[in-house]
Amino acid sequence: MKQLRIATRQSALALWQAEHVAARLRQLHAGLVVELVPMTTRGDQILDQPLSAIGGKGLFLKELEVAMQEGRADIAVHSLKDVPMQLEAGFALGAVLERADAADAFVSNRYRSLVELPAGARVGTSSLRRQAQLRALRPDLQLIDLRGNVGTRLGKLDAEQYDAIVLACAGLDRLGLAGRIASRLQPPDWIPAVAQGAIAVEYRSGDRATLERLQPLNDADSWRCTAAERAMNRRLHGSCSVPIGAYCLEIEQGLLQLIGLVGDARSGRLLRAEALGAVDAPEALGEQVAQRLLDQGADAMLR
Ligand SMILES: NCc1[nH]cc(CCC(=O)O)c1CC(=O)O
Repeated sequence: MKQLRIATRQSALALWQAEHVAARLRQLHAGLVVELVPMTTRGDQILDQPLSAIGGKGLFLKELEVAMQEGRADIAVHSLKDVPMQLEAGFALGAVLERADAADAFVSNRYRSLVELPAGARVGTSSLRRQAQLRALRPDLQLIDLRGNVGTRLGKLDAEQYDAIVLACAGLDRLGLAGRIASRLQPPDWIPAVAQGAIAVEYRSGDRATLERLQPLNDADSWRCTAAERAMNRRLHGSCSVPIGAYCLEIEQGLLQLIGLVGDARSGRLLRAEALGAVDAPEALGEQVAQRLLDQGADAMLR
């Protein structure tokens, strides 16, 4: 019996994403038995601290990689946003699925957009990137930490601990919660996290049979755009827990545009840079935009 086991976290969003990949694989490969292997990671256990304080890198991956290493799973499905810029030795990305909306969501039960919020309103987010951009646009707001999975965060908003919260549109869309989105915070005015909205599949790098099964899931455009964003972040030594954003788009046939952002969550100072590059060299484009940010003093801002 041909079998493929998918290591996944147990949050509703992670399970949705793993089920989505499982369904695509079953459809592509008749006779392949695809099963989920749900597990808990350190990132799921430590909920009382912002990710930036626990030191970010790979918090949501480790246990899944151990399962692959020990042969309890063949692949792992992740939000690419949570995947470190440098994977652990022995692992690689086999596919990046077609990207969903990369935008952030402004979610509130009372206000329709950021500009409508009254002075001093309480906004929940633990992301330093979101905090920096909120500060830049609305220095008067009270920014309050907010962690936990999507359901937990919405629950805290509904309990009136916050006037509004910011999270990723992709997660809400996937969970059938798009109705909760009051407005979408979009590029170029608002820059999402590197690779936000993209689902990635990780596998053991030597496992050619598995890679062959994954390849039809790959979306070339999403792969290239997220590669450019990740190359920028790698050059800046970033992860998903630092105040860095990026958004890459194929603006015309063969031409990528990458916008990069580095911010300071406390002061709301933002650095922005952008460049155009060929679709066949996304990493070079990422490095070029990183260099432009470094030339403006990004290094000092990130220390
Ligand atoms: N760090 C948590 C995380 N990782 C991926 C998503 C959303 C889905 C995606 O970006 O693909 C979220 C939740 C959020 O930021 O609101």
